[in-house]
Amino acid sequence: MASHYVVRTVHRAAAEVIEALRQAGVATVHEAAGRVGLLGPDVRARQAGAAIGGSAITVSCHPGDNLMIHAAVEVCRAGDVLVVATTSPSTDGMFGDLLATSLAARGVLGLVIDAGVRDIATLRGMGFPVWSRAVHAQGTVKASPGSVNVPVVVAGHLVSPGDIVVADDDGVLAIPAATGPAVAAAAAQRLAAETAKREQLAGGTLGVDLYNLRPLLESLGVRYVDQLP
Ligand SMILES: O=C([O-])CC(=O)C(=O)O
Ligand SMILES: [Mg+2]
Repeated sequence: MASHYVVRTVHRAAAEVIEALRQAGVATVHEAAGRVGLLGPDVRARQAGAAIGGSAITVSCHPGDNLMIHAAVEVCRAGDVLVVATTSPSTDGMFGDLLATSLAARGVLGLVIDAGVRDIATLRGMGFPVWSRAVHAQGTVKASPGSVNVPVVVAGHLVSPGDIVVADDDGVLAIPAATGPAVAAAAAQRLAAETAKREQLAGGTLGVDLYNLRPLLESLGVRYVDQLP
């Protein structure tokens, strides 16, 4: 029989590093990290305007079975993000407002799930943000073993317990906790550079001039004409 575990100890990143990455946002952190860490676009925000950063508590569930989500709640702490995968593809609604209420009571910031959620109106109303592959009312059972705090693959990306998870309207990103300080420093540099660029673009400077793209366009054979020849 396969081994299943609920691992209690998770090495989390420093709160100030996580907060800096949350404020920078998914797109900036993705760039600052070297274009790594993104989950695929099929796991997407189910509300507008939520932006969270936290430590991953990972869950591996049998499809159509949310037993291990219930088991995971106990090992969550304030500032965590629950990250759920299934061992084969599933869009069943394995998470809803009752589980969200339980997680919120422990200070969990949100859910990232490579499966379905339901009770979405209530989830939005209570302000518990979710990023999911589907919204589907399909009910699930509590019958099969799985694991908590083992590495899982979510929307094509490997997420390990304690990874820094940043999620907003652009999607979800997870990077190893140890890389957090360096990525936060690179993100701060990027944000400063973008502030300067934003001012120039607002003043009417064109991107082709700001980024010196005219020589590139010419070298690529792009010709400016008044009418098609
Ligand atoms: O109970 C379930 O199976 C999932 C759900 O709808 C909830 O958490 O509210
Ligand atoms: Mg429900």
